[in-house]
Amino acid sequence: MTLPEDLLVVDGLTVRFGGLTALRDVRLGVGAGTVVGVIGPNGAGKTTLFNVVCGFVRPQAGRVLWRGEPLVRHRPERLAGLGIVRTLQGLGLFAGLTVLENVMTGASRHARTGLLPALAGAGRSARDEADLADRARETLRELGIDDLAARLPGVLPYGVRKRVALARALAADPELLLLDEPASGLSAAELAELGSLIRSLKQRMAVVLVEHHMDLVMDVCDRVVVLNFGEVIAAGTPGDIQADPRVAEAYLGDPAVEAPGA
Ligand SMILES: Nc1ncnc2c1ncn2[C@@H]1O[C@H](COP(=O)(O)OP(=O)(O)OP(=O)(O)O)[C@@H](O)[C@H]1O
Repeated sequence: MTLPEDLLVVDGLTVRFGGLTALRDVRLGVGAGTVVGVIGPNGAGKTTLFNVVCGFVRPQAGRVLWRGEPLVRHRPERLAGLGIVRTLQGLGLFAGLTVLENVMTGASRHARTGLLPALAGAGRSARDEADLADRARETLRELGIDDLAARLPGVLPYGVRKRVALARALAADPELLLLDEPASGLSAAELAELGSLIRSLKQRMAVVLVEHHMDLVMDVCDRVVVLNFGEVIAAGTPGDIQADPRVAEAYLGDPAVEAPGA
């Protein structure tokens, strides 16, 4: 379901890879200050949906509207400038940059010169860099990892590196945050912290959460959309989804993945 005031509207998306239909006529809306979960068994089309929103994959049909305007031929590297930021399953941290510098690359959408040119010394503005560092430090503090600012990400445990990747996304101060499996590989304590953090983000941004960890999804999402074989088979509140027999049935074929309400 979509509403006129939705920030992001996915309208009738169809994506085919050769003979395989990865998404078929998918519709959903994301309102400001809401957390929308996108769930479904392996291969359901969740990552493809993110890839279309980000401009990595062009759909065969349908469109994506951002603040009421169609995103046409948009490119992933321009997304942050529009106010949309995505975290990747693979983290994508720069191994040669410190934690602080990695987070500064996220904050750089607010700087007059980009951070990477600035770090390379091209067009550097001392004030820009100081502003970026301040913003990055503030975000690291918010996530409780400011003491790691000078470390290289490679030496840190996986759960902490995930937090650095999240800090980099938050430092961009997006209006829409796309989270791709943020819970994978986290300990129970880290999961609980992630849940509180996502809930607290709603005051400043909308969130779309692709996640297999059902406790987290049901805990933090206002609405949940369920994909199966590229089609939306259910959408509603976490309670609606947990009680929907079509959803339980979809997960029966995928015992590797935790089912909602299991
Ligand atoms: N670039 C591609 N070329 C061909 N097929 C693809 C491509 N990307 C995805 N697919 C196929 O499209 C379908 C949907 O894949 P997608 O990765 O979007 O699913 P998913 O729901 O994210 O799965 P998972 O939970 O395993 O991450 C799958 O059958 C997948 O093999």
